[in-house]
Amino acid sequence: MKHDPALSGKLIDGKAIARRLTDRVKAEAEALRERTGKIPGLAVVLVGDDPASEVYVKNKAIQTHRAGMRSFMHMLPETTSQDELLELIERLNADPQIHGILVQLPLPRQIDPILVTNAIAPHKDVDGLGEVNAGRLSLGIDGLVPCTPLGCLMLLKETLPDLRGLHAVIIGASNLVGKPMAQLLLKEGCTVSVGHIDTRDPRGLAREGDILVVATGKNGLVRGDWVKPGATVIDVGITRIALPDGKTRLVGDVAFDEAAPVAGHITPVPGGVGPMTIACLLHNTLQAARAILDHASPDHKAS
Ligand SMILES: Nc1nc(=O)c2c([nH]1)NC[C@@H]1CN(c3ccc(C(=O)N[C@@H](CCC(=O)O)C(=O)O)cc3)C=[N+]21
Repeated sequence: MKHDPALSGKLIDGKAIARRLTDRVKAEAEALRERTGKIPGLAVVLVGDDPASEVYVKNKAIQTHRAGMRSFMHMLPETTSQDELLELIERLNADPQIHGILVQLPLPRQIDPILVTNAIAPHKDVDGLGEVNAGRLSLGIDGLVPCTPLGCLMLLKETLPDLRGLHAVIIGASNLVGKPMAQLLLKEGCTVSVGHIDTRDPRGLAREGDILVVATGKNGLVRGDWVKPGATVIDVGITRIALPDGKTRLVGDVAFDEAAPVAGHITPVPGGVGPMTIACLLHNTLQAARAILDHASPDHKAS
């Protein structure tokens, strides 16, 4: 159905939009290198093996190099202790070759994710999940913005001429996506509603959305009758499912075949939000590197 010509004008091509952003980041990283002689460096830390994280890691390494940046991978065993992880983060905070640090979530149960995200130096927190950057976002102050909601916002801006006054409904209230997405859309002038696991009538709420952003991790949750006719639908979900023939396929939180005919515009999975998340990570790494290298404040000089 994704290749149905009737849908071609509706599909939001995250892959193409991500490629354009990555090309811009690459050009700006080159300019930064000419000014300072330094190459932006991103450290990625993966503890244990989560299937969604593996897709991310694979694509991220490729794209980081495409953008002319350095990538430093740290793959730690499932049994890593919290202290060992905190020690690694301290080393990365102090390493002048590294401008961005990302610790993949979820973490094994012996590790407190809040403690870990807050251990990352705020100016290297390219995931924007620490208290400082989350606080800045909620106060409307410039900072590092979480990659997935930032990517969703860019897709919405490419699709809609003006977000002001639109009702944006977000299904999912996570710290990683739903909450920062709400902050970003508020800043754009949307009327924002956030539905979550205890919401009484999520379908009724979703149907109100001129914009519908879905980030629940429950594949196929949003059916065709959850979508307001003409709405712009952003599907953040990404679940790998096994097919009868033994192959696997990535699917979103939205039942695409039902929702696409109703929606005005819709993101596919794969090829929608996923590639934008990676492009925004590179964008954030460039922002972090610039802040450190171009206008090194006393706060940044240690690195
Ligand atoms: N601290 C943290 N921040 C994250 O943003 C984060 C995380 N942890 N943990 C894991 C999830 C997962 N995630 C993905 C990002 C891109 C693709 C992606 O590139 N998707 C392609 C996949 C294409 C394919 O390989 O088939 C697509 O949708 O087109 C997938 C998954 C970020 N996450």
